[in-house]
Amino acid sequence: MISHMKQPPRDNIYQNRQMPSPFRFDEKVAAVFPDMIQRSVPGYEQIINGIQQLATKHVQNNTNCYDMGCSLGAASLAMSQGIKTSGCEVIAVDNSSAMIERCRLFVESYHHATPIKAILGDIAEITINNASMVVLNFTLQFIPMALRQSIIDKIYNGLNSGGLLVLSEKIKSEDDLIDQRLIDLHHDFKRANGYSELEISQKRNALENVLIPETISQHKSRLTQAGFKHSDVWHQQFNFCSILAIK
Ligand SMILES: Nc1ncnc2c1ncn2[C@@H]1O[C@H](C[S@+](CC[C@H]([NH3+])C(=O)[O-])CC(=O)[O-])[C@@H](O)[C@H]1O
Ligand SMILES: O=C(O)C(=O)Cc1ccccc1
Repeated sequence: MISHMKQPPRDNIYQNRQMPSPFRFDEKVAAVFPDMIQRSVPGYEQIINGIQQLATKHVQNNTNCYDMGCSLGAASLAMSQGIKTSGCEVIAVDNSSAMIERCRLFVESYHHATPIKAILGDIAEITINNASMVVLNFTLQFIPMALRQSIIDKIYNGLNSGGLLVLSEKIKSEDDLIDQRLIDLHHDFKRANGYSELEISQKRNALENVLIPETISQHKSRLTQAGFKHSDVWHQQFNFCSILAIK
């Protein structure tokens, strides 16, 4: 669906040498986001397709679905298009006004049956209730470490029994040598998608201390701590993975 967009504007944010500054989800990033995420995150499209499939199979009548850190709403749209039951609502939350404004336009430009409500807000503050599906698609990695457990706890408490959490993250390997190899493979992926060495290194610096990856076992421990009895990886490519947890 993202790939159906006619000529999404190209991400050339880091093409020219610039003063180092931390990565932010501002208007410049929002304007090129479909191209940026597609060319930067291995497996992004497969994960979005998996979210749609899971919504088709598991979203129950008259329940809520949440897309936390929705950016332009690709996962919201995938859930809405996947849902075959009635009386549901998809709640899409992001704390970047540039993203949320574009999210409203983006989702309304595609056919979808289940309504999507786009909210400007912090995922640490929103209420989750009567949920049959919650998606954190590459968002937890941007949340301060000290807040991560309480967000997962809140999701667990807001899910109905049998409800799903899809948690996608850039990850760190337990093994330093393997970690280095996964990072190399990711950089090869970016190079193959047209990013230059300068773009790769400037973005890497901008993401330092902004995107903080954890290991799969750290994520699984946090899920267990929240109460999830079931969780495992359902998708991984290089250092990008997606975990499915079931209440
Ligand atoms: N505290 C916060 N509260 C709300 N939103 C936040 C917060 N912190 C960061 N964000 C938002 O989380 C999103 C992360 S991008 C998600 C992609 C999307 N899920 C996708 O399926 O296309 C991932 C990436 O770019 O790697 C951004 O839009 C931030 O503004
Ligand atoms: O581009 C990268 O190196 C990433 O790790 C993924 C990413 C994608 C979009 C915004 C921020 C990080």
